[in-house]
Amino acid sequence: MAPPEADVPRVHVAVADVHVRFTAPANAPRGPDSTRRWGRPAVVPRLGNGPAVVVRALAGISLVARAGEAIGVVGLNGSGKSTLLRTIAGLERPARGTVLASSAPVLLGVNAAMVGALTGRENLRLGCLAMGMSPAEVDAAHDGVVALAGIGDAVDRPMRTYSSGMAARLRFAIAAAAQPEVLLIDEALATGDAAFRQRSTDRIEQLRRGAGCVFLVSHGARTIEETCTRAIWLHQGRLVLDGGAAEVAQRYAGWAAELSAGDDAAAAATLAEAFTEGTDTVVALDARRESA
Ligand SMILES: Nc1ncnc2c1ncn2[C@@H]1O[C@H](COP(=O)(O)OP(=O)(O)OP(=O)(O)O)[C@@H](O)[C@H]1O
Repeated sequence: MAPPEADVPRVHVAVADVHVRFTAPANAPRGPDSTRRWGRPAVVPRLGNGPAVVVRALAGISLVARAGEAIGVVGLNGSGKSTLLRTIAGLERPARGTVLASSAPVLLGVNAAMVGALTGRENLRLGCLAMGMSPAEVDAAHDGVVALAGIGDAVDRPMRTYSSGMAARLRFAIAAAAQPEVLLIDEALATGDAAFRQRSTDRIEQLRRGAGCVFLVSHGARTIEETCTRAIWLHQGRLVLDGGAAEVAQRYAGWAAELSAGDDAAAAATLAEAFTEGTDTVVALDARRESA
């Protein structure tokens, strides 16, 4: 029997049959051969006006994310993970389908405006203010952000002097400071050392327990298992599997291992089996009731 409605955690994100397409230049060869390929010299592609292909980055994704969930997103390069996060953040416009969010999602690294010439500390203030925190809230959060980033004296150096890992750590700490209802993290934790990974895992857990909802793109099955309550597996813009973090991460890792071992038949069977289990999510939106 379904639990009474009051017991069901609040919906923070609803994604209903979302399709996102990009237009990219077709890979037309340059030089004498290209005139043959496109028939006449006049149609040789120039300055980006040549033939184009449509990339279906997301092809009918549906899911609901509720308060208290940390959702890992796994998939091969180019499977649509970043596009899904950018679409939830409102940065990509779906060709079809709908995305609803309970409040403005914070996509790590985008919402926090970082300026290379300013110090980490100055960027901390700027980033927090850009996410809508008041100056008093920024003051109150300051020490916690510096401690979470854990970049030592570098916090007073210009950000353009940071390594990519140091910048990623500061961005994560700033984004988490706003205690967003919906936090979207795209691989930022991959660059951290073990101590930072532990601190960031704890921070995500804290946000989740405070009724937030976190999406985490990661290629590390272990990171997903340790950090998330649930995971989704994307392949060529489609949702393969949506379930418990450990199960989805392990099945994805098993499939990836079959692929890298060149066992195409086993990989195809694993993918087909996962698809048949995980493609029946239907999200019916009723925005008036804030539920799906
Ligand atoms: N701005 C764009 N213009 C054209 N194609 C794009 C654009 N952004 C993404 N794509 C294409 O959309 C598909 C999905 O890309 P996306 O970045 O979402 O994949 P991903 O799973 O995040 O990959 P990765 O693990 O490498 O970060 C890819 O085929 C990519 O080439």
